[in-house]
Amino acid sequence: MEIDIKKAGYIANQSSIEQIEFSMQPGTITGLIGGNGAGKSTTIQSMLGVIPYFEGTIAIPSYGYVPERPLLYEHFTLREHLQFLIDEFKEKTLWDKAEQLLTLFQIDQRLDDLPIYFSKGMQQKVMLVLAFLVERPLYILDEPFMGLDPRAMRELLVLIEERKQQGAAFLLCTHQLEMAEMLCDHYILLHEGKIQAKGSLSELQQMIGLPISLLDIFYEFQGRL
Ligand SMILES: Nc1ncnc2c1ncn2[C@@H]1O[C@H](COP(=O)(O)OP(=O)(O)OP(=O)(O)O)[C@@H](O)[C@H]1O
Repeated sequence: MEIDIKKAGYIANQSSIEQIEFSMQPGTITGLIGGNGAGKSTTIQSMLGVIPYFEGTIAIPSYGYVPERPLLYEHFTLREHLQFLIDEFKEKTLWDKAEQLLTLFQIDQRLDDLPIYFSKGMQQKVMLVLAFLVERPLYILDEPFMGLDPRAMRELLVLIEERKQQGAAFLLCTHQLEMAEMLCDHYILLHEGKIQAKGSLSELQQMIGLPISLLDIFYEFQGRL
């Protein structure tokens, strides 16, 4: 899974990000880290193929995606959201899988309600159920913990670990650096649309010359600017 973004942006010929190159391996979690406006979402949008201006190559398999903000159909119930996805795959077992995930995230009693009227955390749970319904080689998670209660957070961590053990790769974009440090095998640190540093925690610590946390590494890099 190779990402090689030469230039990408929202306006023709104006790049928000440049020279973002990294690869992801099966069974590993890559953390995409950076301050507001650093280019994390633009990187993800480039990978999804929806950025208006793009130069480079993206080689990724089919993926599950949790967007930064829940994307829901206004007039679709939770059941209809799931049915829409299940119809695409024509796998009978997917409804059983959906029931398991709905129960896991405690939204199994809301199948006939409209998710646009759900609470923020419940909408996030809907996005997670949709993203994890089909087993994929890659999951792209943009701020997946946003709004989740502690129980749902724990269930999501277990789910990520299970899929990782089965060989899935993850790209995890988050500002929760303690969580990222607990989960990720590698990190891409972005600043002003470019890669500032990349590597494992110990590689980043070696760059700084101190055995410090990911949060402190982030501050160190910010301080050097
Ligand atoms: N829809 C858009 N139209 C034009 N420019 C945009 C748009 N979205 C983002 N940008 C610009 O692209 C740059 C990178 O933004 P991006 O959303 O990728 O940052 P981010 O790292 O995801 O930030 P955050 O942590 O705040 O979500 C910023 O300069 C921003 O102003």
